[in-house]
Amino acid sequence: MLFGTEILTTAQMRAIESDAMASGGVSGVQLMQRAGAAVAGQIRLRWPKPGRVTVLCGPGNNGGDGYVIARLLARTDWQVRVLGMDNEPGPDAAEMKRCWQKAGPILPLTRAELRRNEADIYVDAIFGTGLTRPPVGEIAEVLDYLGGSDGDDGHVRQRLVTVDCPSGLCMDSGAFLGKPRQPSADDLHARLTITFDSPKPGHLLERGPACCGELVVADIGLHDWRVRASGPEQDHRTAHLTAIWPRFRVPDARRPAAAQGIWAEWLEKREGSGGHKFSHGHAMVLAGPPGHGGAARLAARAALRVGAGLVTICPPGAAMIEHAGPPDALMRRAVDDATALSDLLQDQRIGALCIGPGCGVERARELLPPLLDSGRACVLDADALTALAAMGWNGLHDRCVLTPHGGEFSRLFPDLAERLAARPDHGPALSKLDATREAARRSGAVVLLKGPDTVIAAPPRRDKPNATGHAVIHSAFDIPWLATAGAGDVLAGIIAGLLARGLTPLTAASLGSFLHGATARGIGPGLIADDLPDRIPGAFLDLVP
Ligand SMILES: NC(=O)C1=CN([C@@H]2O[C@H](COP(=O)(O)OP(=O)(O)OC[C@H]3O[C@@H](n4cnc5c(N)ncnc54)[C@H](O)[C@@H]3O)[C@@H](O)[C@H]2O)[C@@H](O)CC1
Ligand SMILES: Nc1ncnc2c1ncn2[C@@H]1O[C@H](COP(=O)(O)OP(=O)(O)O)[C@@H](O)[C@H]1O
Ligand SMILES: [K+]
Repeated sequence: MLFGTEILTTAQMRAIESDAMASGGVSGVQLMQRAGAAVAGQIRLRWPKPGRVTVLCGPGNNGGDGYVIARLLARTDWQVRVLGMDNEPGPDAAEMKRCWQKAGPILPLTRAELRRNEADIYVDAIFGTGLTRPPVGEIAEVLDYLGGSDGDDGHVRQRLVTVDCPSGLCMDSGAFLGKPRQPSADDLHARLTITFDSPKPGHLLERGPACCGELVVADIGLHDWRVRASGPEQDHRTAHLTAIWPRFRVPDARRPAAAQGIWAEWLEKREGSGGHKFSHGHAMVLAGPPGHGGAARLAARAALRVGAGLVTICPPGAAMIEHAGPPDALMRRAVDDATALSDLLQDQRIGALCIGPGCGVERARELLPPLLDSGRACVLDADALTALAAMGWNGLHDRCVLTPHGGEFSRLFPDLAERLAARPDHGPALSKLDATREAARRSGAVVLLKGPDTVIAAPPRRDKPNATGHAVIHSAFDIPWLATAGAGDVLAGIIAGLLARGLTPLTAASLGSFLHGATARGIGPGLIADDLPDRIPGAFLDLVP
Protein backbone atom coordinates (compact mmCIF):
# COMPACT_ATOMS: atom_id res chain seq x y z
CA MET A 1 0.00 0.00 0.00
CA LEU A 2 1.21 3.47 -0.78
CA PHE A 3 0.46 6.41 1.40
CA GLY A 4 0.30 10.11 1.01
CA THR A 5 -1.68 12.64 -0.90
CA GLU A 6 -2.20 11.88 -4.53
CA ILE A 7 -0.68 14.31 -6.95
CA LEU A 8 -1.66 14.75 -10.58
CA THR A 9 0.30 15.75 -13.65
CA THR A 10 -1.27 18.54 -15.67
CA ALA A 11 -2.33 16.03 -18.35
CA GLN A 12 -4.08 13.94 -15.72
CA MET A 13 -5.75 17.03 -14.26
CA ARG A 14 -7.06 18.01 -17.69
CA ALA A 15 -8.29 14.45 -18.30
CA ILE A 16 -10.18 14.44 -15.02
CA GLU A 17 -11.71 17.85 -15.73
CA SER A 18 -12.79 16.63 -19.17
CA ASP A 19 -14.30 13.44 -17.70
CA ALA A 20 -16.22 15.54 -15.18
CA MET A 21 -17.55 17.94 -17.81
CA ALA A 22 -18.36 15.16 -20.30
CA SER A 23 -20.38 13.36 -17.63
CA GLY A 24 -22.72 16.34 -17.44
CA GLY A 25 -22.23 16.39 -13.67
CA VAL A 26 -20.51 19.75 -13.73
CA SER A 27 -19.82 22.43 -16.36
CA GLY A 28 -16.60 24.25 -17.18
CA VAL A 29 -18.08 27.52 -15.97
CA GLN A 30 -19.07 25.92 -12.67
CA LEU A 31 -15.53 24.62 -12.17
CA MET A 32 -14.13 28.04 -12.99
CA GLN A 33 -16.51 29.72 -10.57
CA ARG A 34 -15.53 27.28 -7.82
CA ALA A 35 -11.84 27.87 -8.56
CA GLY A 36 -12.27 31.65 -8.51
CA ALA A 37 -14.38 31.49 -5.35
CA ALA A 38 -11.72 29.39 -3.61
CA VAL A 39 -9.06 32.00 -4.38
CA ALA A 40 -11.26 34.95 -3.40
CA GLY A 41 -12.11 33.10 -0.19
CA GLN A 42 -8.46 32.55 0.69
CA ILE A 43 -7.72 36.24 0.05
CA ARG A 44 -10.56 37.38 2.30
CA LEU A 45 -9.45 34.92 4.96
CA ARG A 46 -5.94 36.34 5.05
CA TRP A 47 -6.76 39.99 4.38
CA PRO A 48 -10.11 40.46 6.16
CA LYS A 49 -10.07 44.23 5.66
CA PRO A 50 -10.91 45.03 2.01
CA GLY A 51 -8.15 46.96 0.24
CA ARG A 52 -6.83 47.54 -3.26
CA VAL A 53 -6.28 44.50 -5.47
CA THR A 54 -4.85 44.29 -8.97
CA VAL A 55 -5.89 41.14 -10.84
CA LEU A 56 -3.76 40.17 -13.84
CA CYS A 57 -5.66 37.99 -16.31
CA GLY A 58 -4.00 35.93 -19.04
CA PRO A 59 -5.40 34.65 -22.34
CA GLY A 60 -6.85 31.29 -21.19
CA ASN A 61 -8.82 29.70 -18.39
CA ASN A 62 -6.34 30.79 -15.74
CA GLY A 63 -7.35 34.31 -16.79
CA GLY A 64 -10.98 33.15 -16.58
CA ASP A 65 -10.42 32.32 -12.91
CA GLY A 66 -8.98 35.82 -12.53
CA TYR A 67 -12.18 37.48 -13.83
CA VAL A 68 -14.22 35.46 -11.31
CA ILE A 69 -11.89 36.53 -8.49
CA ALA A 70 -12.17 40.18 -9.55
CA ARG A 71 -15.97 40.05 -9.55
CA LEU A 72 -16.21 38.31 -6.17
CA LEU A 73 -13.76 40.68 -4.47
CA ALA A 74 -15.48 43.75 -5.95
CA ARG A 75 -18.73 42.50 -4.39
CA THR A 76 -17.12 42.57 -0.96
CA ASP A 77 -15.89 46.16 -1.13
CA TRP A 78 -12.41 45.59 -2.51
CA GLN A 79 -11.15 48.25 -4.94
CA VAL A 80 -10.44 46.05 -7.93
CA ARG A 81 -8.28 46.88 -10.94
CA VAL A 82 -8.19 44.30 -13.72
CA LEU A 83 -5.41 44.11 -16.28
CA GLY A 84 -6.19 41.70 -19.10
CA MET A 85 -5.47 40.74 -22.65
CA ASP A 86 -7.25 41.85 -25.74
CA ASN A 87 -8.15 38.37 -26.93
CA GLU A 88 -11.20 36.13 -27.12
CA PRO A 89 -10.50 33.24 -24.72
CA GLY A 90 -12.30 29.88 -24.75
CA PRO A 91 -16.06 29.95 -24.05
CA ASP A 92 -15.91 29.53 -20.25
CA ALA A 93 -13.29 32.23 -19.70
CA ALA A 94 -15.03 34.46 -22.29
CA GLU A 95 -18.26 34.24 -20.28
CA MET A 96 -16.45 35.14 -17.05
CA LYS A 97 -14.70 38.01 -18.82
CA ARG A 98 -18.06 39.40 -20.01
CA CYS A 99 -19.47 39.08 -16.48
CA TRP A 100 -16.57 41.15 -15.15
CA GLN A 101 -16.97 43.77 -17.87
CA LYS A 102 -20.43 44.53 -16.51
CA ALA A 103 -18.75 45.53 -13.24
CA GLY A 104 -15.57 47.26 -14.40
CA PRO A 105 -13.04 47.93 -17.15
CA ILE A 106 -10.16 45.79 -18.36
CA LEU A 107 -6.91 47.77 -18.60
CA PRO A 108 -4.05 46.59 -20.79
CA LEU A 109 -1.81 43.90 -19.31
CA THR A 110 1.44 45.89 -19.54
CA ARG A 111 4.24 46.70 -17.18
CA ALA A 112 3.54 50.42 -17.50
CA GLU A 113 -0.11 49.94 -16.51
CA LEU A 114 0.88 47.61 -13.67
CA ARG A 115 3.27 50.21 -12.23
CA ARG A 116 0.79 53.07 -12.52
CA ASN A 117 -1.02 52.22 -9.27
CA GLU A 118 0.17 50.48 -6.13
CA ALA A 119 -2.02 47.69 -4.78
CA ASP A 120 -2.23 45.86 -1.47
CA ILE A 121 -2.49 42.55 -3.28
CA TYR A 122 -1.61 41.36 -6.76
CA VAL A 123 -3.37 38.31 -8.19
CA ASP A 124 -1.44 36.46 -10.88
CA ALA A 125 -4.00 34.72 -13.13
CA ILE A 126 -1.86 34.86 -16.27
CA PHE A 127 -0.84 31.26 -16.97
CA GLY A 128 -1.64 28.00 -15.25
CA THR A 129 -1.58 24.44 -16.51
CA GLY A 130 -1.79 25.61 -20.14
CA LEU A 131 1.72 27.11 -20.28
CA THR A 132 3.51 25.57 -23.25
CA ARG A 133 6.37 27.97 -24.02
CA PRO A 134 8.40 30.64 -22.25
CA PRO A 135 6.58 33.92 -21.73
CA VAL A 136 7.94 36.66 -23.99
CA GLY A 137 7.30 40.34 -24.77
CA GLU A 138 5.00 42.41 -22.61
CA ILE A 139 3.88 39.46 -20.46
CA ALA A 140 7.51 38.56 -19.70
CA GLU A 141 8.05 42.17 -18.61
CA VAL A 142 5.01 42.06 -16.35
CA LEU A 143 6.30 38.84 -14.78
CA ASP A 144 9.78 40.31 -14.34
CA TYR A 145 8.25 43.25 -12.53
CA LEU A 146 6.28 40.96 -10.24
CA GLY A 147 9.44 38.94 -9.65
CA GLY A 148 11.16 42.04 -8.37
CA SER A 149 13.80 42.49 -11.07
CA ASP A 150 12.94 46.19 -11.09
CA GLY A 151 15.17 46.72 -8.09
CA ASP A 152 12.15 47.09 -5.85
CA ASP A 153 13.57 44.61 -3.39
CA GLY A 154 10.83 42.06 -3.80
CA HIS A 155 8.14 44.35 -2.38
CA VAL A 156 5.49 42.79 -4.62
CA ARG A 157 6.21 39.22 -3.67
CA GLN A 158 4.90 39.66 -0.14
CA ARG A 159 1.59 40.63 -1.71
CA LEU A 160 1.47 38.22 -4.61
CA VAL A 161 -1.25 35.58 -4.74
CA THR A 162 -1.00 33.16 -7.64
CA VAL A 163 -3.79 31.16 -9.21
CA ASP A 164 -2.70 27.53 -9.67
CA CYS A 165 1.00 28.51 -9.86
CA PRO A 166 3.34 31.45 -10.42
CA SER A 167 2.98 32.18 -14.14
CA GLY A 168 5.87 30.82 -16.17
CA LEU A 169 6.43 27.87 -13.82
CA CYS A 170 5.97 24.52 -15.52
CA MET A 171 3.60 22.66 -13.24
CA ASP A 172 4.96 19.28 -14.26
CA SER A 173 8.60 19.99 -13.42
CA GLY A 174 8.83 23.02 -11.15
CA ALA A 175 11.17 24.71 -13.64
CA PHE A 176 10.56 28.15 -15.15
CA LEU A 177 10.29 27.78 -18.92
CA GLY A 178 13.05 29.64 -20.74
CA LYS A 179 15.11 30.19 -17.57
CA PRO A 180 18.13 28.37 -16.18
CA ARG A 181 17.18 25.65 -13.73
CA GLN A 182 19.28 27.16 -10.95
CA PRO A 183 17.48 29.50 -8.55
CA SER A 184 17.54 33.14 -9.55
CA ALA A 185 16.72 36.13 -7.37
CA ASP A 186 14.19 37.46 -9.90
CA ASP A 187 12.17 34.22 -10.16
CA LEU A 188 8.52 34.95 -9.52
CA HIS A 189 7.94 34.33 -5.81
CA ALA A 190 4.42 34.27 -4.41
CA ARG A 191 3.27 34.59 -0.86
CA LEU A 192 0.35 32.27 -1.49
CA THR A 193 -0.62 29.85 -4.26
CA ILE A 194 -4.03 28.24 -4.55
CA THR A 195 -4.22 25.17 -6.73
CA PHE A 196 -7.20 22.99 -7.49
CA ASP A 197 -8.13 19.45 -6.48
CA SER A 198 -4.59 18.06 -6.11
CA PRO A 199 -1.02 19.34 -6.01
CA LYS A 200 0.89 19.00 -9.27
CA PRO A 201 4.52 17.79 -9.41
CA GLY A 202 5.77 21.31 -10.12
CA HIS A 203 4.46 22.54 -6.76
CA LEU A 204 6.82 20.13 -5.00
CA LEU A 205 9.84 19.90 -7.28
CA GLU A 206 12.73 22.26 -8.04
CA ARG A 207 11.66 25.92 -7.86
CA GLY A 208 8.03 25.11 -6.99
CA PRO A 209 8.19 25.05 -3.19
CA ALA A 210 10.22 28.25 -2.89
CA CYS A 211 8.25 30.14 -5.52
CA CYS A 212 4.69 29.06 -4.70
CA GLY A 213 4.95 30.28 -1.10
CA GLU A 214 2.21 28.78 1.01
CA LEU A 215 0.34 26.23 -1.08
CA VAL A 216 -3.37 25.70 -0.58
CA VAL A 217 -5.12 22.87 -2.40
CA ALA A 218 -8.74 23.83 -2.91
CA ASP A 219 -11.51 21.33 -3.44
CA ILE A 220 -13.51 22.14 -6.59
CA GLY A 221 -15.69 19.03 -6.51
CA LEU A 222 -13.67 16.71 -8.77
CA HIS A 223 -13.19 14.01 -6.15
CA ASP A 224 -15.50 11.39 -7.72
CA TRP A 225 -13.88 11.68 -11.14
CA ARG A 226 -10.39 11.59 -9.67
CA VAL A 227 -11.16 8.39 -7.79
CA ARG A 228 -12.67 6.82 -10.91
CA ALA A 229 -9.70 7.87 -13.01
CA SER A 230 -7.21 6.36 -10.61
CA GLY A 231 -8.80 2.93 -10.46
CA PRO A 232 -6.56 -0.10 -10.97
CA GLU A 233 -7.25 -0.31 -14.70
CA GLN A 234 -6.49 3.34 -15.37
CA ASP A 235 -3.08 4.83 -15.63
CA HIS A 236 -3.98 8.19 -14.17
CA ARG A 237 -2.47 7.53 -10.77
CA THR A 238 1.05 8.82 -10.71
CA ALA A 239 2.76 9.83 -7.59
CA HIS A 240 1.93 10.16 -3.95
CA LEU A 241 3.05 12.88 -1.68
CA THR A 242 4.53 11.26 1.38
CA ALA A 243 5.16 14.19 3.65
CA ILE A 244 2.84 16.83 4.91
CA TRP A 245 4.92 19.88 4.38
CA PRO A 246 4.03 22.55 6.95
CA ARG A 247 3.23 25.14 4.30
CA PHE A 248 1.13 22.64 2.43
CA ARG A 249 -2.61 22.42 2.99
CA VAL A 250 -4.78 19.67 1.61
CA PRO A 251 -8.53 19.44 2.13
CA ASP A 252 -9.06 18.02 5.61
CA ALA A 253 -10.69 14.83 4.46
CA ARG A 254 -7.47 13.80 2.72
CA ARG A 255 -5.00 14.92 5.36
CA PRO A 256 -4.89 11.94 7.80
CA ALA A 257 -4.16 9.41 5.06
CA ALA A 258 -0.41 9.80 5.28
CA ALA A 259 0.04 9.21 8.99
CA GLN A 260 -2.53 6.46 9.29
CA GLY A 261 -1.21 4.64 6.27
CA ILE A 262 2.29 4.59 7.69
CA TRP A 263 1.14 3.42 11.08
CA ALA A 264 -0.95 0.67 9.49
CA GLU A 265 2.10 -0.59 7.57
CA TRP A 266 4.04 -0.76 10.78
CA LEU A 267 1.35 -2.62 12.73
CA GLU A 268 0.70 -5.02 9.92
CA LYS A 269 4.34 -6.10 9.96
CA ARG A 270 4.56 -6.31 13.72
CA GLU A 271 1.35 -8.21 14.32
CA GLY A 272 1.57 -10.40 11.26
CA SER A 273 5.02 -11.68 12.11
CA GLY A 274 4.78 -12.80 15.71
CA GLY A 275 7.26 -12.09 18.45
CA HIS A 276 10.60 -13.67 17.58
CA LYS A 277 13.48 -11.35 16.77
CA PHE A 278 14.24 -13.21 13.55
CA SER A 279 10.68 -12.73 12.46
CA HIS A 280 11.31 -8.98 12.59
CA GLY A 281 14.14 -9.40 10.14
CA HIS A 282 17.92 -9.47 10.12
CA ALA A 283 19.73 -6.60 8.41
CA MET A 284 23.43 -6.53 7.58
CA VAL A 285 25.48 -3.41 7.01
CA LEU A 286 28.73 -3.91 5.09
CA ALA A 287 31.29 -1.55 6.58
CA GLY A 288 34.63 -0.46 5.13
CA PRO A 289 38.33 -0.30 5.90
CA PRO A 290 39.90 1.04 9.11
CA GLY A 291 39.20 4.72 9.76
CA HIS A 292 35.91 4.76 7.81
CA GLY A 293 33.52 3.03 10.17
CA GLY A 294 31.32 5.95 11.23
CA ALA A 295 29.03 6.01 8.21
CA ALA A 296 28.22 2.31 8.42
CA ARG A 297 27.62 2.58 12.17
CA LEU A 298 25.14 5.40 11.62
CA ALA A 299 23.33 3.19 9.13
CA ALA A 300 23.38 0.17 11.45
CA ARG A 301 22.05 2.15 14.40
CA ALA A 302 19.21 3.50 12.25
CA ALA A 303 18.36 -0.02 11.05
CA LEU A 304 18.03 -1.11 14.68
CA ARG A 305 15.89 1.91 15.52
CA VAL A 306 13.33 1.20 12.80
CA GLY A 307 12.76 -2.18 14.34
CA ALA A 308 14.83 -4.74 12.47
CA GLY A 309 15.00 -7.74 14.85
CA LEU A 310 18.78 -8.06 14.46
CA VAL A 311 21.41 -5.91 12.84
CA THR A 312 24.95 -7.05 12.10
CA ILE A 313 27.72 -4.72 11.03
CA CYS A 314 30.30 -6.41 8.81
CA PRO A 315 33.66 -4.65 8.47
CA PRO A 316 36.79 -6.34 7.19
CA GLY A 317 38.60 -8.08 10.07
CA ALA A 318 41.26 -5.35 10.21
CA ALA A 319 38.62 -2.74 11.05
CA MET A 320 36.68 -4.79 13.60
CA ILE A 321 38.23 -3.03 16.60
CA GLU A 322 36.68 0.25 15.48
CA HIS A 323 33.21 -1.12 16.04
CA ALA A 324 33.71 -2.23 19.63
CA GLY A 325 31.71 0.62 21.16
CA PRO A 326 27.95 1.05 21.54
CA PRO A 327 25.28 0.25 20.64
CA ASP A 328 25.57 -3.08 22.44
CA ALA A 329 22.51 -4.33 20.58
CA LEU A 330 24.55 -4.32 17.39
CA MET A 331 26.20 -7.59 16.34
CA ARG A 332 29.60 -7.66 14.64
CA ARG A 333 30.99 -10.09 12.12
CA ALA A 334 34.04 -9.79 9.89
CA VAL A 335 33.57 -10.05 6.15
CA ASP A 336 36.92 -9.89 4.41
CA ASP A 337 36.06 -10.66 0.84
CA ALA A 338 33.47 -11.83 -1.68
CA THR A 339 33.80 -15.48 -0.64
CA ALA A 340 33.17 -14.65 3.00
CA LEU A 341 30.05 -12.70 1.99
CA SER A 342 28.78 -15.55 -0.19
CA ASP A 343 29.22 -17.96 2.71
CA LEU A 344 27.45 -15.66 5.11
CA LEU A 345 24.53 -15.20 2.77
CA GLN A 346 23.82 -18.93 2.93
CA ASP A 347 21.99 -17.94 6.12
CA GLN A 348 18.51 -17.32 4.77
CA ARG A 349 17.53 -15.35 7.86
CA ILE A 350 19.55 -12.40 6.59
CA GLY A 351 16.77 -10.47 4.91
CA ALA A 352 18.36 -7.22 3.77
CA LEU A 353 21.75 -5.61 3.28
CA CYS A 354 23.08 -2.11 3.14
CA ILE A 355 26.23 -1.46 1.17
CA GLY A 356 27.99 1.82 0.43
CA PRO A 357 28.33 4.12 3.45
CA GLY A 358 32.07 4.24 4.23
CA CYS A 359 32.53 0.97 2.36
CA GLY A 360 35.23 2.09 -0.10
CA VAL A 361 34.70 1.83 -3.84
CA GLU A 362 37.06 -1.12 -4.34
CA ARG A 363 35.48 -3.16 -1.57
CA ALA A 364 31.99 -2.32 -2.87
CA ARG A 365 33.03 -3.44 -6.33
CA GLU A 366 34.21 -6.77 -4.90
CA LEU A 367 31.20 -7.41 -2.68
CA LEU A 368 28.44 -6.31 -5.05
CA PRO A 369 28.41 -9.42 -7.31
CA PRO A 370 27.76 -11.97 -4.52
CA LEU A 371 25.34 -9.60 -2.84
CA LEU A 372 23.31 -9.10 -6.01
CA ASP A 373 23.51 -12.81 -6.91
CA SER A 374 21.88 -13.65 -3.60
CA GLY A 375 18.72 -11.82 -4.73
CA ARG A 376 18.44 -10.26 -1.27
CA ALA A 377 16.70 -6.98 -0.67
CA CYS A 378 19.41 -4.34 -0.44
CA VAL A 379 20.20 -0.65 -0.31
CA LEU A 380 23.02 0.56 -2.57
CA ASP A 381 24.31 3.94 -1.43
CA ALA A 382 27.42 6.13 -1.64
CA ASP A 383 30.55 4.10 -2.65
CA ALA A 384 28.38 1.23 -3.90
CA LEU A 385 26.79 3.64 -6.39
CA THR A 386 30.18 4.81 -7.59
CA ALA A 387 31.20 1.16 -8.02
CA LEU A 388 27.93 0.45 -9.81
CA ALA A 389 28.47 3.31 -12.26
CA ALA A 390 31.59 1.50 -13.48
CA MET A 391 29.98 -1.98 -13.43
CA GLY A 392 26.65 -1.40 -15.21
CA TRP A 393 23.20 -2.72 -14.34
CA ASN A 394 23.92 -6.44 -14.57
CA GLY A 395 22.57 -8.26 -11.58
CA LEU A 396 20.35 -5.43 -10.28
CA HIS A 397 16.80 -6.50 -9.51
CA ASP A 398 13.57 -5.05 -8.21
CA ARG A 399 14.49 -5.70 -4.55
CA CYS A 400 17.40 -3.26 -4.84
CA VAL A 401 17.01 0.34 -3.72
CA LEU A 402 19.53 2.82 -5.16
CA THR A 403 19.83 6.03 -3.11
CA PRO A 404 21.90 8.53 -5.15
CA HIS A 405 22.27 12.22 -4.43
CA GLY A 406 22.51 14.48 -7.47
CA GLY A 407 26.23 13.85 -8.04
CA GLU A 408 25.89 10.08 -7.82
CA PHE A 409 22.85 10.22 -10.09
CA SER A 410 24.84 12.02 -12.76
CA ARG A 411 27.56 9.35 -12.58
CA LEU A 412 24.93 6.63 -12.97
CA PHE A 413 22.69 8.31 -15.54
CA PRO A 414 24.76 11.07 -17.18
CA ASP A 415 22.34 11.68 -20.05
CA LEU A 416 19.34 12.09 -17.74
CA ALA A 417 21.27 14.39 -15.44
CA GLU A 418 22.33 16.52 -18.40
CA ARG A 419 18.76 16.82 -19.69
CA LEU A 420 17.56 17.64 -16.21
CA ALA A 421 20.08 20.46 -15.92
CA ALA A 422 19.27 21.97 -19.34
CA ARG A 423 17.23 25.17 -19.71
CA PRO A 424 13.68 24.05 -20.61
CA ASP A 425 12.40 25.65 -23.81
CA HIS A 426 8.93 24.19 -23.85
CA GLY A 427 6.53 22.51 -21.50
CA PRO A 428 6.06 20.10 -20.01
CA ALA A 429 9.77 20.13 -19.18
CA LEU A 430 11.57 16.93 -18.17
CA SER A 431 11.05 16.70 -14.42
CA LYS A 432 13.01 15.11 -11.61
CA LEU A 433 10.03 12.73 -11.40
CA ASP A 434 10.41 11.76 -15.08
CA ALA A 435 14.18 11.33 -14.76
CA THR A 436 13.92 9.16 -11.63
CA ARG A 437 11.24 7.00 -13.24
CA GLU A 438 13.41 6.54 -16.31
CA ALA A 439 16.36 5.62 -14.07
CA ALA A 440 14.19 3.00 -12.32
CA ARG A 441 13.07 1.62 -15.67
CA ARG A 442 16.63 1.33 -16.98
CA SER A 443 18.14 -0.16 -13.84
CA GLY A 444 15.18 -2.37 -12.91
CA ALA A 445 15.61 -1.18 -9.30
CA VAL A 446 13.82 1.29 -7.06
CA VAL A 447 15.62 4.62 -7.36
CA LEU A 448 15.52 7.27 -4.64
CA LEU A 449 16.99 10.55 -5.91
CA LYS A 450 17.82 12.63 -2.83
CA GLY A 451 17.43 16.32 -2.20
CA PRO A 452 14.96 18.76 -0.71
CA ASP A 453 12.55 17.25 -3.26
CA THR A 454 13.37 13.55 -2.97
CA VAL A 455 11.78 11.41 -5.67
CA ILE A 456 11.37 7.67 -5.25
CA ALA A 457 10.41 5.61 -8.28
CA ALA A 458 9.75 1.92 -8.77
CA PRO A 459 10.52 0.17 -12.05
CA PRO A 460 7.50 -0.76 -14.19
CA ARG A 461 5.79 -4.00 -13.27
CA ARG A 462 7.11 -7.00 -15.21
CA ASP A 463 3.66 -7.64 -16.71
CA LYS A 464 3.39 -3.99 -17.82
CA PRO A 465 6.89 -3.07 -19.03
CA ASN A 466 5.67 -0.02 -20.92
CA ALA A 467 3.69 1.51 -18.07
CA THR A 468 5.29 3.92 -15.63
CA GLY A 469 5.95 2.57 -12.16
CA HIS A 470 4.65 4.11 -8.96
CA ALA A 471 6.50 7.11 -7.66
CA VAL A 472 6.53 9.15 -4.51
CA ILE A 473 7.73 12.70 -3.92
CA HIS A 474 8.98 13.47 -0.45
CA SER A 475 9.12 17.18 0.18
CA ALA A 476 11.76 18.32 2.66
CA PHE A 477 12.10 21.99 1.77
CA ASP A 478 11.19 22.98 5.28
CA ILE A 479 14.12 21.06 6.83
CA PRO A 480 17.29 22.36 5.15
CA TRP A 481 19.28 21.32 8.24
CA LEU A 482 18.87 17.72 7.05
CA ALA A 483 21.55 18.43 4.44
CA THR A 484 24.38 17.46 6.79
CA ALA A 485 27.19 14.92 6.56
CA GLY A 486 25.99 11.44 7.37
CA ALA A 487 22.26 12.11 7.01
CA GLY A 488 22.25 10.00 3.86
CA ASP A 489 23.94 7.11 5.71
CA VAL A 490 21.16 7.19 8.28
CA LEU A 491 18.56 7.11 5.51
CA ALA A 492 20.25 4.08 3.92
CA GLY A 493 20.17 2.28 7.28
CA ILE A 494 16.52 3.15 7.90
CA ILE A 495 15.56 1.72 4.51
CA ALA A 496 17.64 -1.42 5.06
CA GLY A 497 15.97 -1.96 8.44
CA LEU A 498 12.51 -1.60 6.90
CA LEU A 499 13.45 -3.96 4.07
CA ALA A 500 14.59 -6.52 6.64
CA ARG A 501 11.18 -6.20 8.24
CA GLY A 502 9.68 -7.30 4.96
CA LEU A 503 8.37 -4.05 3.57
CA THR A 504 8.42 -3.79 -0.21
CA PRO A 505 11.32 -1.74 -1.60
CA LEU A 506 9.10 1.16 -2.67
CA THR A 507 7.32 1.27 0.68
CA ALA A 508 10.57 0.91 2.62
CA ALA A 509 12.12 3.79 0.64
CA SER A 510 9.03 5.99 0.95
CA LEU A 511 8.33 5.28 4.60
CA GLY A 512 12.08 5.58 5.27
CA SER A 513 12.18 9.06 3.72
CA PHE A 514 9.14 10.06 5.69
CA LEU A 515 10.60 8.87 9.01
CA HIS A 516 13.96 10.47 8.21
CA GLY A 517 12.27 13.81 7.47
CA ALA A 518 9.87 13.60 10.40
CA THR A 519 12.78 12.89 12.76
CA ALA A 520 14.75 15.86 11.40
CA ARG A 521 11.70 18.10 11.80
CA GLY A 522 11.45 17.03 15.43
CA ILE A 523 15.10 17.92 16.10
CA GLY A 524 15.33 21.23 14.26
CA PRO A 525 18.33 23.36 13.28
CA GLY A 526 21.60 22.26 14.82
CA LEU A 527 20.90 18.65 13.93
CA ILE A 528 23.87 16.40 13.23
CA ALA A 529 23.47 12.99 11.69
CA ASP A 530 24.37 11.26 14.98
CA ASP A 531 21.19 12.70 16.50
CA LEU A 532 18.88 11.10 13.98
CA PRO A 533 18.77 7.37 14.81
CA ASP A 534 17.96 7.80 18.49
CA ARG A 535 15.15 10.24 17.76
CA ILE A 536 13.34 7.86 15.41
CA PRO A 537 11.13 6.43 18.19
CA GLY A 538 9.69 9.91 18.76
CA ALA A 539 8.83 10.20 15.08
CA PHE A 540 7.06 6.83 15.27
CA LEU A 541 5.03 7.94 18.27
CA ASP A 542 3.86 11.00 16.37
CA LEU A 543 2.35 8.69 13.78
CA VAL A 544 -0.07 7.01 16.18
CA PRO A 545 -3.49 7.99 14.84
N1 LIG B 1 -10.31 23.43 -17.48
C1 LIG B 1 -11.11 23.76 -16.47
O1 LIG B 1 -12.25 23.45 -16.48
C2 LIG B 1 -10.59 24.52 -15.34
C3 LIG B 1 -9.45 25.24 -15.47
N2 LIG B 1 -9.06 26.04 -14.51
C4 LIG B 1 -8.01 27.03 -14.76
O2 LIG B 1 -7.58 26.97 -16.10
C5 LIG B 1 -6.18 26.88 -16.17
C6 LIG B 1 -5.78 26.19 -17.42
O3 LIG B 1 -6.36 26.90 -18.48
P1 LIG B 1 -5.83 26.84 -19.97
O4 LIG B 1 -5.68 25.44 -20.37
O5 LIG B 1 -6.73 27.70 -20.75
O6 LIG B 1 -4.39 27.44 -19.90
P2 LIG B 1 -3.84 28.81 -19.24
O7 LIG B 1 -4.90 29.68 -18.78
O8 LIG B 1 -2.77 28.37 -18.34
O9 LIG B 1 -3.19 29.62 -20.44
C7 LIG B 1 -2.75 29.06 -21.53
C8 LIG B 1 -3.16 29.91 -22.71
O10 LIG B 1 -2.09 30.71 -23.03
C9 LIG B 1 -1.46 30.24 -24.22
N3 LIG B 1 -0.03 30.23 -23.92
C10 LIG B 1 0.71 29.25 -23.38
N4 LIG B 1 1.99 29.64 -23.20
C11 LIG B 1 2.01 30.94 -23.62
C12 LIG B 1 3.04 31.91 -23.69
N5 LIG B 1 4.27 31.64 -23.30
N6 LIG B 1 2.75 33.12 -24.17
C13 LIG B 1 1.51 33.42 -24.57
N7 LIG B 1 0.49 32.55 -24.54
C14 LIG B 1 0.74 31.32 -24.07
C15 LIG B 1 -2.04 28.88 -24.48
O11 LIG B 1 -2.10 28.64 -25.87
C16 LIG B 1 -3.43 29.02 -23.85
O12 LIG B 1 -4.32 29.67 -24.72
C17 LIG B 1 -5.79 26.23 -14.90
O13 LIG B 1 -4.46 26.55 -14.55
C18 LIG B 1 -6.79 26.77 -13.92
O14 LIG B 1 -6.35 28.03 -13.42
C19 LIG B 1 -9.89 26.25 -13.34
O15 LIG B 1 -10.79 27.22 -13.71
C20 LIG B 1 -10.60 25.02 -12.94
C21 LIG B 1 -11.39 24.49 -14.07
N1 LIG C 1 18.21 21.30 0.97
C1 LIG C 1 17.81 20.18 1.58
N2 LIG C 1 16.76 20.20 2.40
C2 LIG C 1 16.35 19.08 3.02
N3 LIG C 1 16.95 17.88 2.89
C3 LIG C 1 18.01 17.79 2.08
C4 LIG C 1 18.50 18.94 1.38
N4 LIG C 1 19.57 18.55 0.65
C5 LIG C 1 19.75 17.23 0.91
N5 LIG C 1 18.81 16.77 1.76
C6 LIG C 1 18.70 15.42 2.32
O1 LIG C 1 19.82 15.23 3.19
C7 LIG C 1 20.35 13.91 3.06
C8 LIG C 1 21.80 14.04 2.62
O2 LIG C 1 22.26 12.83 2.12
P1 LIG C 1 23.65 12.68 1.35
O3 LIG C 1 23.77 13.72 0.30
O4 LIG C 1 23.77 11.27 0.92
O5 LIG C 1 24.69 13.01 2.49
P2 LIG C 1 25.78 12.07 3.18
O6 LIG C 1 26.41 11.28 2.09
O7 LIG C 1 26.74 13.02 3.83
O8 LIG C 1 25.09 11.22 4.16
C9 LIG C 1 19.43 13.20 2.07
O9 LIG C 1 18.43 12.51 2.77
C10 LIG C 1 18.82 14.34 1.28
O10 LIG C 1 17.57 14.00 0.72
K1 LIG D 1 -1.00 31.85 -12.48
